Amino acid sequence: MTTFNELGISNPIMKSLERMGFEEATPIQAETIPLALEGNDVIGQAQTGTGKTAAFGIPMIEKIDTKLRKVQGLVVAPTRELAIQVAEELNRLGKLKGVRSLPVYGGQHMDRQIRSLKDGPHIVVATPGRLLDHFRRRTVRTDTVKTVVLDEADEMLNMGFIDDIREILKQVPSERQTLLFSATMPKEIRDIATNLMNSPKEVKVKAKEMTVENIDQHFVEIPEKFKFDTLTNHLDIHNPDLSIIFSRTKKRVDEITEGLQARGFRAEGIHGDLTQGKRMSVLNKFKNGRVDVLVATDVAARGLDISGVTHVYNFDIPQDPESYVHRIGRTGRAGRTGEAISFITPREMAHLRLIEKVTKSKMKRMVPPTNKEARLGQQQVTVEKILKTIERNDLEAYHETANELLEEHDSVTIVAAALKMLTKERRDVPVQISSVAPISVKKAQQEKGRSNNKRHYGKRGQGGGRNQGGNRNQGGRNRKGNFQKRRNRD
Ligand SMILES: Nc1ncnc2c1ncn2[C@@H]1O[C@H](COP(=O)(O)OP(=O)(O)OP(=O)(O)O)[C@@H](O)[C@H]1O
Ligand SMILES: [Mg+2]
Repeated sequence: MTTFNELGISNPIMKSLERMGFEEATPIQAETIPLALEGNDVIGQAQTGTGKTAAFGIPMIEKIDTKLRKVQGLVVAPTRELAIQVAEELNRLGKLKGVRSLPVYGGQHMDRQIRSLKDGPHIVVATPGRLLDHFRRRTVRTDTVKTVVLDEADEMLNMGFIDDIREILKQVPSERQTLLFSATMPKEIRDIATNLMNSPKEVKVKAKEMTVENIDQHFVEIPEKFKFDTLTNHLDIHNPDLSIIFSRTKKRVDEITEGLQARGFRAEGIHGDLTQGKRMSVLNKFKNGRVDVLVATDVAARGLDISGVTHVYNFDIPQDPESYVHRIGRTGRAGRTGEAISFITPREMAHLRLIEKVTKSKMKRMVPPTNKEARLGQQQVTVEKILKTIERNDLEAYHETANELLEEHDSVTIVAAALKMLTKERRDVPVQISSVAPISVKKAQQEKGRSNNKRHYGKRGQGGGRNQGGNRNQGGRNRKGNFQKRRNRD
């Protein structure tokens, strides 16, 4: 156990940490903060939800000279929502020192952004494309930048973003400090990263598995056409607080969302084709519980920290093991527990084994629940509500009416009626989701494992819009697809 005090953190930041309720440093924070404070370049790898934001945020904020109202730190993140979230966390950490961070991303009005930049933020948190736009317009000046952070570094160094990242680093003074963080760092990507840095120190928090231990991982083997009914049965039985359903394509995200709404769930979808305003409003509704089920492409897989997500469903199994790690990592954060349930069609079983091998984790088989189990599951939710009400022990005012009812009907009938009234009505409307081809694993890939398979990455970068949920089997492997991916994502 390491206290923040032992890490040599200054007073104002210590006070902010106290306000935020951080009592001790997480392992990645304990290991990387001192190295970064000494001025080293750092590659930091630790599981999802273990506090990497503060691990790079604290040393970056320590280095800021608040008297200088110029950009001194840049954080680059792969999605707009993540840029906003990271800027919020940095603002909390830097508040008492007076360090201000500004998120800057595509889809936001340029004029308004330029005005905010004129206010002189110390740190700019940006998506790559928009940051380069500001470099070109000279609305973000790079000459005073001392620290550059690549959050979700492996994602951004994938082919789709690498040119932007190289360009960003080229424009920042070479004596800068560069910090790279992610929960996953495949060797090929780490090699690229090392070339962009100055003798980086590598910190990899030791863990048996790439995934977090406190996430219970399950899979359900299920033909494509039964996935949707299985999903709603699951939701009825498990009754998650908040859940995220990941699907492979934008079209399927829309269809699943509509289907869930038709069956009475408070669901909304998020993917790269929505306007920025819509993306933000969906996410905000989900954060404050007005939406319980978020249906998403991989655009929501990386970095998002939403408390109360108890279940992650892979409606479609992801192509990459890394993507699996990040998707399920939206639950089980900061020491909490979570459930991950992946739907696998029979032809995708080999792919499941590959994911297990790479992530060194095991998914337990789960039998698809029947409609009857789902019905009973829903009633169980009501039973729990009733039991809680009994526990509160304040039912005196209802006794007289209850006794009158009992004189006319037997108790089972009365309780059954109450259960019926209080239980969410199952709406068994038929829902059709258009099918996609199963993900196939090339034999060679299975045999070699993923660890030394370079081709995989070459292919990934050229695919059309992975994080938009584009079907990669059909994704255009051309420069246009590549461009499409970048433009959509920043
Ligand atoms: N030392 C700490 N004590 C308590 N909570 C912490 C601490 N550090 C971070 N947290 C909280 O833990 C949560 C997860 O942190 P964060 O989002 O930085 O994780 P991450 O490692 O970046 O995950 P991901 O790989 O998914 O991006 C956040 O809500 C954060 O505020
Ligand atoms: Mg993170």
